[in-house]
Amino acid sequence: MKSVIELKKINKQFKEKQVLTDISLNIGKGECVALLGKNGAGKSTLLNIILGLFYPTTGEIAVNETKQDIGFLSQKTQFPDDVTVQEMLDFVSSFSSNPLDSNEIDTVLGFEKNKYKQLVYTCSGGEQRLFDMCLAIINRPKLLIIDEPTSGMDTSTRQHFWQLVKQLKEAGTTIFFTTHYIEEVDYCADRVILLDEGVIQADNTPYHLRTLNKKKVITIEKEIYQEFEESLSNLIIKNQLSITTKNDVLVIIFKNEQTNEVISELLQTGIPFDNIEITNTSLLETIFQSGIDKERSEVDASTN
Ligand SMILES: Nc1ncnc2c1ncn2[C@@H]1O[C@H](COP(=O)(O)OP(=O)(O)OP(=O)(O)O)[C@@H](O)[C@H]1O
Repeated sequence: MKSVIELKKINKQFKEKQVLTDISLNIGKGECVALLGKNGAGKSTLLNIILGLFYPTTGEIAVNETKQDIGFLSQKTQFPDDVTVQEMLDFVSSFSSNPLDSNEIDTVLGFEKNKYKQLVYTCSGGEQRLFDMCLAIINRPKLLIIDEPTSGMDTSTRQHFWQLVKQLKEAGTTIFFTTHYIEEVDYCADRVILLDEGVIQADNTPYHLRTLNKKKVITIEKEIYQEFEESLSNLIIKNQLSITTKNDVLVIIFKNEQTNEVISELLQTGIPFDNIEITNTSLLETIFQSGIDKERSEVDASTN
């Protein structure tokens, strides 16, 4: 497969801070690759380096598409406050030799006719995000780089958005994206790259990543736990299980290999199984959880 992006031993420092360390990766033509990592892992920095917006401190980059064939949706959507939707579309289209036509734009945006006369900044956050995506693909890019594309979109806009990405993928577009939503990886990524503190920790299919670091999570209401505290404490200490409390529930986490032993001992405590929940977790879920927590704290901050 011909490589569209080739990175060799990319390092990036901001002053003394090492943000990316020895990043080497290839993205092939037509691949759809998700880049995941906790806040501050270096995802946007890596995208900016690929786009030529930041220089790496050391390392080699090759992007085998011309600038005209690259589309980019940045993490933050920002528009001037005196431009209408139509004016912005006309302006951005004027840089392309074969821009999307008005029917194609209608399909991407799903806006009513009146919306085109509206000032862009007065559109809702989700509409602006979708509009920003429309501008990113107006030149029919062969390589599309999108950074947390669906933040601020409601569920139906998000579904519409990924349907659009799926169509672009089917048409052969190479796509590299970051996200904090696990279902978005499942929806269209062929490959997932996990970045942790600027280092690639895994680069594999979503299915394979779900098998890494598999754990079981038992959630028990505190009241029930208190009733069976003695036998549950013995079980936890004996098997060296990790335990945390969250609101009104107690969460016990253990390795997948311990499942049979822990469950059979749990049965012996006499705890009613209809009062507890047992779920699976993996490295992929752990990474996503940090993203979800970030989004929650942003929502909390904006509503306080
Ligand atoms: N221009 C800059 N100058 C100095 N430090 C920077 C700059 N850009 C990014 N950083 C730092 O680099 C680190 C990685 O930031 P980056 O934005 O790449 O992370 P991220 O993985 O995209 O995070 P998030 O998921 O929160 O968007 C952070 O510690 C950030 O503060």
